[in-house]
Amino acid sequence: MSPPAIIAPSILSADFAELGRACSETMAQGADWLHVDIMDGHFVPNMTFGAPVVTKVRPHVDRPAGAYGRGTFDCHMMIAEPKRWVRDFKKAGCDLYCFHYEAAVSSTAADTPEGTSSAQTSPKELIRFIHELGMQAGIAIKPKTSVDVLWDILENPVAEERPDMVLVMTVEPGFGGQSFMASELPKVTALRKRYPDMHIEVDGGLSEKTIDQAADAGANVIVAGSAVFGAADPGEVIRKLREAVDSRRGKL
Ligand SMILES: O=C(CO)[C@H](O)[C@H](O)COP(=O)(O)O
Repeated sequence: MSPPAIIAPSILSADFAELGRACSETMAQGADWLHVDIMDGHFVPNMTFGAPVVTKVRPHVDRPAGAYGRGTFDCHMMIAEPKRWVRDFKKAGCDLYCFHYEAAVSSTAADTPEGTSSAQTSPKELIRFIHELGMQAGIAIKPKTSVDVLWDILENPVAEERPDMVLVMTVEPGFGGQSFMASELPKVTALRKRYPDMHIEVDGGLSEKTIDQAADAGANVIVAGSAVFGAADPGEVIRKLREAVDSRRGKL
């Protein structure tokens, strides 16, 4: 059976001037995790914030110990140098460090005269490093990236080098409020077929209108920014998203 629904409101759509309060309110409204979008203006054409802000926001969320517990800080690292920031985000209170496959394998860093820089790392090495620091590891793919790049990483016999979650982007990363790309769902279906127990996250354009398609494909971790933070009753939206996913459990 697929894992239960995890609803992770994206704080990208929250009022940044009131971020701590927005996080604690969202948790009180029924969120499971908080999805924290970190953008560097290089990997994506937008910037948000870094580890110092996460450090300040973290105490506003009551978090019981244990992986994937309520209040997990699910940090979606839309950054060009994912290896560089692992330690800082661990210190800041990140629980799940989800990096982009495309950033990890980017060859630009290796093209420098000095050779390999700290920016370059293999996904397997990066996952191991994240695990060594005591965080869960996620790997994300953009819409233009084939799901086929993940099989080798997921089938690694070395457990420490396997991700705990795959994030399938259902918009081009960079901005909230974009339209859901149903064209990405076959990736979710293929992942769920091979990995019935794995956390599969979808991010971008998720709402009451699009959740059924994502749930049918097998996604269980649902990121929603504008649909939750823009709602008159965010708790009701969270409840409906959860119900859509949990009603498919055992039927996929
Ligand atoms: O990663 C993201 C953008 O890159 C956001 O998490 C995502 O777009 C959520 O916003 P919305 O639910 O409004 O689409």
